[in-house]
Amino acid sequence: MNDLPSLSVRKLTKLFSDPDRPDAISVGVRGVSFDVERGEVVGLIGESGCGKTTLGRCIVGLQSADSGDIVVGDTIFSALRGKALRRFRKNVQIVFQRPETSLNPRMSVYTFVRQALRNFATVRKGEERVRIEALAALVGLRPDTLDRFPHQLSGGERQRVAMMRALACEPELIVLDEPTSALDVSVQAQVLRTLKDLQGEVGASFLFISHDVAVVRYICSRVLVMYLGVIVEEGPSETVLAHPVHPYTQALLAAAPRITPKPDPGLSLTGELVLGDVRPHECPVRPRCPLAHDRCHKAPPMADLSSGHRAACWLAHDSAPSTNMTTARERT
Ligand SMILES: Nc1ncnc2c1ncn2[C@@H]1O[C@H](COP(=O)(O)OP(=O)(O)OP(=O)(O)O)[C@@H](O)[C@H]1O
Repeated sequence: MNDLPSLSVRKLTKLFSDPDRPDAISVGVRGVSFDVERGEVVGLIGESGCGKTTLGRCIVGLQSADSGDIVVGDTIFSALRGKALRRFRKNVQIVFQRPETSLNPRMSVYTFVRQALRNFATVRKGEERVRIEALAALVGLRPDTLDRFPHQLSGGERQRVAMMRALACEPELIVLDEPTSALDVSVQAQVLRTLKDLQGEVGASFLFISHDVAVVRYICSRVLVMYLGVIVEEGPSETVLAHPVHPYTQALLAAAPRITPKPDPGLSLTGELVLGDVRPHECPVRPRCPLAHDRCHKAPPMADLSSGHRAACWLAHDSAPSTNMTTARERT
């Protein structure tokens, strides 16, 4: 059991069709597979609308997938009922971009977090106060914050409360969906530092959804790059973010804001993220890729490049030591 990944996502698909464009292929998540190992912090990046939130919501069970499996530890989500489903819900928590959507305006911080402890019976009643104070300290909240209500808290404090509640459930995995992007820059840095400190202190794995490459570089040891519902590149953060192989990742990084100007402006994609222009069996990036070639009409398999670095691009295959013959949408 302990050697199993915290999370395995297997061929997960969740599609939304556009009623205005019935002939276009649907948007959402298309056959995504990946693992998050125990204690690992994995980033999920990609342009707005590429399916990051849909994937996160399917993983925590807020959205039902059309097909595929979510496996947490040794438990397959699609097969759960009753007590097992309850255990799953305890084990997989989510922190949203806007914490006010999950806090209860009528509950003090203390009552709100205590509710999570009681829901999942993680500690005995007599130990609740000690546990809640310890959780407050863990996320960097002063003890007096526990008696306040959400409207009496700053945005950063609210986000820390949301993290506190997630941690109170002692989860296996926490999905953090753009947890700092609604905060002021200075508060963002403080909350990110707390998140980084938490990594060594709690056993949970994190799936960190973001469109901010700098944040992912700081927080995550591994990164998944998503485009139009498909993972197009994945690997250790320092490798993927310093030496991206897929033209989409290169363009995404070239477009990321930087403090110092780049000597080389890098690759850029043409047009906008539009699914209607993509045929189901071709490379999803082809219509916008400046390096597109005839062979891109067939979706490229993932190429294994080096220790966990993989890219779904024919160009990557030209330089890859070996070829994995499954496509990005079909990996198991
Ligand atoms: N409930 C829904 N009904 C119809 N379409 C949806 C629904 N939820 C998401 N979509 C569509 O699915 C696609 C992926 O959306 P999603 O929110 O997952 O992307 P995202 O990468 O998280 O974007 P952002 O960074 O802007 O949050 C988008 O085109 C979106 O419009």
